Order: sequence, then structure tokens, then C-alpha cells
Amino acid sequence: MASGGEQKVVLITGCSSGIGLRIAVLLASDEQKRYHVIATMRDLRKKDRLVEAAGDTYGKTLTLLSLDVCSDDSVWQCIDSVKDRHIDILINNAGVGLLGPVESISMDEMKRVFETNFFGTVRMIKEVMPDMKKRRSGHIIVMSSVMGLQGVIFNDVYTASKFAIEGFCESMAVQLLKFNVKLSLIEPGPVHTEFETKMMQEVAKMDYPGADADTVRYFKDVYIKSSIDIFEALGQTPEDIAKCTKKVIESSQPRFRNLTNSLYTPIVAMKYADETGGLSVNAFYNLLFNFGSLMHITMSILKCLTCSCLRRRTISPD
Ligand SMILES: NC(=O)C1=CN([C@@H]2O[C@H](COP(=O)(O)OP(=O)(O)OC[C@H]3O[C@@H](n4cnc5c(N)ncnc54)[C@H](OP(=O)(O)O)[C@@H]3O)[C@@H](O)[C@H]2O)C=CC1
Ligand SMILES: CC1=C(/C=C/C(C)=C/C=C/C(C)=C/C=O)C(C)(C)CCC1
Repeated sequence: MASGGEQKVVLITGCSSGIGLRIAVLLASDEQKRYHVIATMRDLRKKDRLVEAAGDTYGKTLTLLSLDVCSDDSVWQCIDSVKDRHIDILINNAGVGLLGPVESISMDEMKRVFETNFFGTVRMIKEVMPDMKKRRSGHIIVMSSVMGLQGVIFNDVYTASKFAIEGFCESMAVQLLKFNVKLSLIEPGPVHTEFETKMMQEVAKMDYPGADADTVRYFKDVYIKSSIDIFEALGQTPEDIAKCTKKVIESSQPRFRNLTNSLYTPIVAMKYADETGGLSVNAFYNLLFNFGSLMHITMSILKCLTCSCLRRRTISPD
């Protein structure tokens, strides 16, 4: 146990893989043992990877519970099984991606994305926040995305779900400040996790019914190609995002917004520099359709432009 202070109870959603798994392991292995991590996942049969990565911490500073963010019963049962329902830090990480031309995506698939990314997070906050408000303490972390700030072609519905949660949190943060409860958004760019693998597998097996040949070509030959380049050039690791998240938790004055990838500082600046939206839409169009074949070089230039000065505006893992 940490000396001089109580261990903080941290509950994390979506710990079967990727960012959630890494945050759980990083916090549970804190040298000063400042955290008791309740790592949750919707299907406990997927626990092996986490248990292995957790090593000695499993059963000590890390425990495992089942939680599906899309189910009222599951969320209620999980939170109710926590001692005194006391959670100091809630990390809303569970999320799903969705990629492709809107014409070929069913309404049910779109709703599943909102059910998980938006309503799932809202359900968690609704269950945990009242106790935090009563105690006048707590920190809610939400794994948003750069796509919560800027739309990206062919990610229309995923982007919308992250915009929705950004709007929700922007509104909540003001009320929560009155109750001394902190709320922070983490906004990663591309991260190498199963999120990327799952989407690429989907792309390989889909033939996109309902979308015309030109759209499918722009999606597969232009967007997917650029996206692979971007992941290669700028992709962060789940460990990077876990370190950024730990920094936010441990900050005495945590920021509300926390971009983890400096490439997005100019992208976000562009959005606010021109309130008509023309600058962003045209820049994205040109990047993709006019300089797409030069994406490798474009990314190198952007990497260079986003060194040092702009990097200070993001949260770095180191
Ligand atoms: N990877 C990236 O490039 C980026 C990811 N993000 C965000 O980071 C978060 C984590 O994603 P990442 O680690 O990359 O992806 P992964 O696919 O590796 O992890 C997603 C996790 O969410 C879980 N999950 C999905 N649906 C539910 C549900 N209904 N209830 C509980 N858990 C659920 C998955 O569980 P299961 O194994 O059961 O499916 C899995 O554990 C997401 O919110 C994502 O939007 C943000 C920016 C970039
Ligand atoms: C195509 C394209 C882009 C693609 C960005 C990608 C592919 C971002 C992926 C982000 C992820 C996976 C977020 C998850 O939440 C840029 C850089 C905006 C520039 C214009 C062209």
C-alpha cells in the first residue's frame, strides 16, 4: 500500500486488449502501489492476455470483473460489487470502430457503434458519477480520439460517435467542476492495437454492397492506402497512450483535452482558424486526392513541422 495515502480505486472498461489492457497493467504495477485496478471486460474468457501481462500484480493490485458497457444489468452488477461502490478514477476505454462507405453500412451496425462508444460511456458515467459528486472527489477519464475533434473521410459514423461523447463531456465538465469531480478526455491519433487489425480484416472481406464503384475505389485505393501510411508513420503504441493517461491522472491540475499525437495540433488549429470550415475540408481533400500518392513525404513534413514547439501542446508519454 502507498505510504501516506489511501490506494486509489481505478475501474477501467474494455481491458481484454489494446489501450485498456495496457493502462490496467501500467497502473497496477505502480512502484508505490498507489492504485487498486479493477480491470473489466465483457467476456472473461478473453482474460488470459491481461492476466499474463499483469504478472505478479494479478490478484494483488489488479482484480478482474465482467462488464459490458452496453448492458444496464451488467454495469449495475459490476459497480454494485465494488466495495462501498467507491471508485476514485473511472476510465471509459471500451470502444469499437467502423469504417467504410455509409451506403454499405446497415443502420444496426451504426447503432452498435453509438451504443458502445456513446451510450456505453454515458451509462458508466451515470452509474459512477453520483457517488463521486456526493464525495466531492473523483476523476473521470474518457478515451475519445482525434476523430472526436476532426472528421475523417470514411470514418463518418465512428467520428460522429466520438464527437457525441466530446459534446457530452464538454457539457458535463462544467457541472462536475462545481462538485470537485475532474473530467479529462484523452484524444489519441492512430494507435497500433486490435482496433486497426479488426478494421483491416473487415475491409478485406467486405465488398461494400450499395456503394458505387468510384466510392469503393476511393475508399480502398485512396483512403486505405493513405491510412496504412499514416499508421506506419505516426502510429503510437498502446503503452504510449497508457503513459499519457497515467500522466493525466497524476497531474495536480489535469487538462480537460489531451491530444497524444502532435500531428493533430495543426489539424485542430486549422479547424478553429476558419469558422466556415472551408480550410479544413479543402486541406483534407488536397491531402488525400491531390497529394495522396505523396502521403509518405507529406507525413515526414508534418512530422517535422510538429516537432518541439507544437509538441508542447500535447501530452507526451515520456
Ligand atoms: N486504436 C486506435 O487507433 C485508437 C483507438 N481509440 C479508442 O481507444 C479505445 C480502445 O481501443 P483499442 O485499444 O485501440 O482497441 P481494441 O479493439 O484493442 O480494444 C477495445 C476494447 O473495447 C472492448 N469492448 C468493445 N465493446 C465492448 C462492450 N460492449 N463492453 C465492454 N467492452 C467492450 C473490447 O472488448 P472485446 O475484446 O470483448 O471486443 C476491447 O477490450 C476505444 O474507445 C477507441 O475508440 C482512440 C483513438 C485511436
Ligand atoms: C486519410 C487522412 C488522414 C487520416 C487519418 C487517420 C487514418 C487517422 C486515424 C485515426 C484513428 C484510427 C483514430 C481512432 O480513434 C489525415 C491524417 C487526417 C490527413 C488527411 C488524410
